[in-house]
Amino acid sequence: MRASLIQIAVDEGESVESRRRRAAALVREQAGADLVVLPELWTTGAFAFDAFQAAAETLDGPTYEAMAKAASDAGVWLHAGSIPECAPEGTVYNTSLVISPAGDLVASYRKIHRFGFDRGEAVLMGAGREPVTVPLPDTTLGLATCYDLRFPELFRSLVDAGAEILVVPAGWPERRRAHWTLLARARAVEDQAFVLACGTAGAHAGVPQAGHSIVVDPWGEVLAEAGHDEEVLTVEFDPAEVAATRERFPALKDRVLGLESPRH
Ligand SMILES: NC(=O)CCC(=O)C(=O)O
Repeated sequence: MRASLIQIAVDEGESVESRRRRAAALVREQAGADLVVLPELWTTGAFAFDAFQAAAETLDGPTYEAMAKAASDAGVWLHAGSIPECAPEGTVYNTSLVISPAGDLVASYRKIHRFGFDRGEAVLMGAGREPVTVPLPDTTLGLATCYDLRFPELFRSLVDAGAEILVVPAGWPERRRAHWTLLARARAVEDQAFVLACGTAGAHAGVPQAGHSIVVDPWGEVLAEAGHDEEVLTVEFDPAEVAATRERFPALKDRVLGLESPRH
């Protein structure tokens, strides 16, 4: 499988429309890849809280339209990152879209763990409730978004549902870059799965972004890592390595579920 992670720059000086056009062009340039991934909230920026409401769109809105056309022109599976989704009842969610090479929306995932504690996304957006996996022709994707990376139980539920490639679009800040790399590797090792984690470059709302999109194999080895600036990170790997790793080192089979409560 050939995957391209588009670490697009999200800077305040550029309009949403301009970035959408650039993202579509970058997706088209990935013709020949099997899977293309964009980051979290790349239309507005993950920390541009003031922009979420105005930029919120429906699942069939302008970002889906532009990305569906780009995916079908390039003939790729596209994880189009996430958008501020305006749901029919008016709640805004941080929602990821997966689009087939025919341009169909095959899955959407509303971010479950909202970042910000008592501000930002945590108060402005609704929380998703449903983990989502996406079957591709030869493997299965498990979807998570940015702050979700800190919650291993979500990833275990994706693995239990058959996920072999954990795709994590993000808008991760530079000041916690060490956590990003560590957590991406931890999720890959403990779940014996590929992790494709695609962040943004640039700076918005006073928050410099980490970049450093990363692809980790089921043994925890880093297959590729981007730098700090806008970049397309391309990597080739064999999804069959997941089954081979789980067979060779069957730690997942040793899980003990339903533990009793700790004794005091
Ligand atoms: N957009 C996010 O979810 C940011 C997460 C983050 O900064 C962190 O977990 O640290």
